[in-house]
Amino acid sequence: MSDAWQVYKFGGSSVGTTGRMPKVLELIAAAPRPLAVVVSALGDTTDWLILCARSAEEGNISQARRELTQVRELATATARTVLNGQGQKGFKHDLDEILTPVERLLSGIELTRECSPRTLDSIISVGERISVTVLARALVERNVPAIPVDARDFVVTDGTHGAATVDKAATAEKFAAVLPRLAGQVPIVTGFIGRSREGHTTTLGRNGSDYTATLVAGLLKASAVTVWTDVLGVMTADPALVREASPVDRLSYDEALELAYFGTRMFHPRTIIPLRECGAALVIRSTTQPTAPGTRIDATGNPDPNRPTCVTSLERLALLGVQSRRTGLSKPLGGRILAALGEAGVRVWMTTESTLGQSFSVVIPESDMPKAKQSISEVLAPEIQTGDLRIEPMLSPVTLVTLVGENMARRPNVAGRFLNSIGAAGINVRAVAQGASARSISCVVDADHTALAVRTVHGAFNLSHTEISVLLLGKGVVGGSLLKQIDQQNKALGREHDVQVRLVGVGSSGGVLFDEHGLSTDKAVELQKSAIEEGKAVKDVISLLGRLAQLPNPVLVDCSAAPGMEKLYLAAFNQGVNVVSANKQPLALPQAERDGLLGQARKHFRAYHYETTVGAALPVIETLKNLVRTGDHVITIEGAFSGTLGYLCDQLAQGQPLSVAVRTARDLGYTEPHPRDDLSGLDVARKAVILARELGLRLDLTDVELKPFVPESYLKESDPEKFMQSLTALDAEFAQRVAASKAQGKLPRYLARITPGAAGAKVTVGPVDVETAHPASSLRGAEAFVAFHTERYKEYPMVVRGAGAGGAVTAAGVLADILRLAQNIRGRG
Ligand SMILES: NC(=O)C1=CN([C@@H]2O[C@H](COP(=O)(O)OP(=O)(O)OC[C@H]3O[C@@H](n4cnc5c(N)ncnc54)[C@H](OP(=O)(O)O)[C@@H]3O)[C@@H](O)[C@H]2O)C=CC1
Ligand SMILES: N[C@@H](CC=O)C(=O)O
Repeated sequence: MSDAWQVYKFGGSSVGTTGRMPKVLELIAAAPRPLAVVVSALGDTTDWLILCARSAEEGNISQARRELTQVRELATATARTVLNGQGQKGFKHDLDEILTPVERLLSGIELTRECSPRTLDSIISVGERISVTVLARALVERNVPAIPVDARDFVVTDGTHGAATVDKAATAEKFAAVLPRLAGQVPIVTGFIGRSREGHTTTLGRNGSDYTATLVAGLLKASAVTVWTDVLGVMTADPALVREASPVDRLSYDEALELAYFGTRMFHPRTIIPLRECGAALVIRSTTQPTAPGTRIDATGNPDPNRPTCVTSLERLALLGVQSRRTGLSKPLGGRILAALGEAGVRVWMTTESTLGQSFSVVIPESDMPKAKQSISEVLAPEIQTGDLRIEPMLSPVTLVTLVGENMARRPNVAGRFLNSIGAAGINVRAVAQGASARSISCVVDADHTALAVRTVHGAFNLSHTEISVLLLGKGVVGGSLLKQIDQQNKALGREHDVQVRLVGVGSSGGVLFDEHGLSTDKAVELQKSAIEEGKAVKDVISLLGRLAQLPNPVLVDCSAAPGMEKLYLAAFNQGVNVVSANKQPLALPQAERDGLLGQARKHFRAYHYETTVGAALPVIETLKNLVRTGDHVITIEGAFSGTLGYLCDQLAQGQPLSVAVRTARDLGYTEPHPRDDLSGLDVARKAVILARELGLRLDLTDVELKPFVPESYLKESDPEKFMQSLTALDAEFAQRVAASKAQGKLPRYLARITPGAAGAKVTVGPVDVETAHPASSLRGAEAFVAFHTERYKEYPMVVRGAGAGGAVTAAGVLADILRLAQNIRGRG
């Protein structure tokens, strides 16, 4: 066992709740030795002491006494839980000794109606003295050799009351005199307080007890300071914003400093700096879960070079910018602005300057906006009057979002990914800064986007899974299979790809059940049904888009065959929502409308993925896009694009009556909701138009030369059931047709052909009897095939072939489209 000192520090939350004190005693008793303990005041004692001083100052002495009674009562209640009768008596005596002078001070304040900073320090210092007294007594009762130590006996400070600065040399000298009486004991030291050279009690300001702990660690050459608190450690993000935030196991001193600057309230920079100097580690652990490892801050930090540590957010800020209208300013802007703000006492959280110094922005607390504007206007008055400089309208409230990581400078594209992920979430970045340390990168976003920005960055850097928030429309053959696949795959997606698909809404023609907290994929369908029955489903899907847009990586997934969905998609793109769709109709709209839709997606940087609209999950569209992008020249695209019609041809060839085959195809989930859309050839025509347009051809559905699979007269029936029944009248005719084809050594197929030409595209869709040598003759079941004849694939066309319809395959294609969103955000699969 090492003989290096350990320092434990217990904050107000650890010692303030009466039930927690026994845990503190246990931790101290079990701690390695030699050990020094630094404690804060019990619970809210310091706040109550400040209040009672203020009440006395206002002349309300009875209120002041009531507040002081709260202090006494908490101390007495705490003593009751950890001291025996004798101990409680002794403690009452100590407490009287500590609080009687306070009562006198309060009377004095009431008389003079003035509480000087020096008097206030004397009053609030009693909080730590009380906690040290009760803790030391309780430890001695448990045979732990503890000794109360008043830090005023060795912590020497200047006379800045409320935020005193420690004189390290004088402190070390005094401590040397105190040290011998600590031998073999566990010193229980008051945090937060010291004494000025003139002998007055002082306090060390925010996080003062942590500072005392690091000071004591330095004086004792301790190997570590453990701060016991009520959280599990430094979290990867504020858990109130990111549910999946988790404790960071290791941080370097420099990362911790960066976090302290950028918003963590867990430690102050001046706590870290002395530790970095003396090499002691800072460990943050939870008194409620003492076996959890917490966060260790030391010189090494996280040995994994690929892992940033945390995303922080500082809220209630304002962005103030000054713009020069002239080139070559005689006096640089930045220095003057910062000096003016410094003089006005305005804290500056971030600055950015344009490359040539023509504009300068600062991020300041929102509450300081008037002060900041006034001071800057004064210092820049001459140039503002001549019109050379202009103060831009201030932007508030804004939030400073910062990603911190020790190894950022050594990794490429951290800034790119940081900004890209925020941009991909549709968030406007107002300003960006990356410091010379390259240990952090910050950006300013509108306050409304705080949670979304923090969650997005958190996910994009693998600090948690990237969440994709899905609103699914359609829970039929494809939508239903999709829900099952999400349910089955989500665990593996999280484990192996750091991605989670979160279902936040399910809809059908009856309306949408929406819950931003997430719906369970196996219960969603039932819940949505009940919501419709109870009149709770939302009919107007557009009204939900704003809520969806606030969630991480929002995507509207259209697994319906409903017409008019383009309006919804446009609204989605406008509001920052991505679209994944198996619905062909919006892509087969008249050319200008279809182009408008894609243009809107591009304009808003939203994704619109629709791979499953041709050939279900077969990689048809992406393959064609790649041919086009790489400059190949397409001569013809030919194929059997319909799984249903492929299936019917195959079944007819095997002797099945048409009407039976159609019903089976529908039961197998191959057909459109109304099989008429397949048998009319419309579905194939839509697919042909979708592909032709990917080639850059301009055409509409009306340009397609279409011969339906069944006679026109059968296609008027709008009821799917009646339509299928009507087909029995065609059974004999189709059986004859097939027999005739076979007699010629051919097989019936339903094919499409797209041929670009100088005079425009020729697109034909219709039944064809194919020779056995034709690639379509070997198709079985719901197989589809698409052959690309191109300049590069002239001799042997590129062929994509496989199941072209069905719930499971199509849903898999839709899920793959959804997951592409995550790949784009994370820059990996
Ligand atoms: N099946 C397949 O093999 C393939 C299908 N597709 C396409 O996928 C889409 C879905 O097909 P599929 O699952 O077979 O069809 P289904 O008929 O099985 O399901 C359609 C679903 O959409 C819902 N719906 C209808 N209107 C709306 C609306 N206005 N808003 C929200 N939901 C609505 C229906 O609800 P309700 O029951 O209330 O009407 C139903 O849940 C179609 O566009 C199809 O072209 C693409 C490739 C392959
Ligand atoms: N009904 C369609 C489904 C896929 O797009 C087909 O049969 O091909």
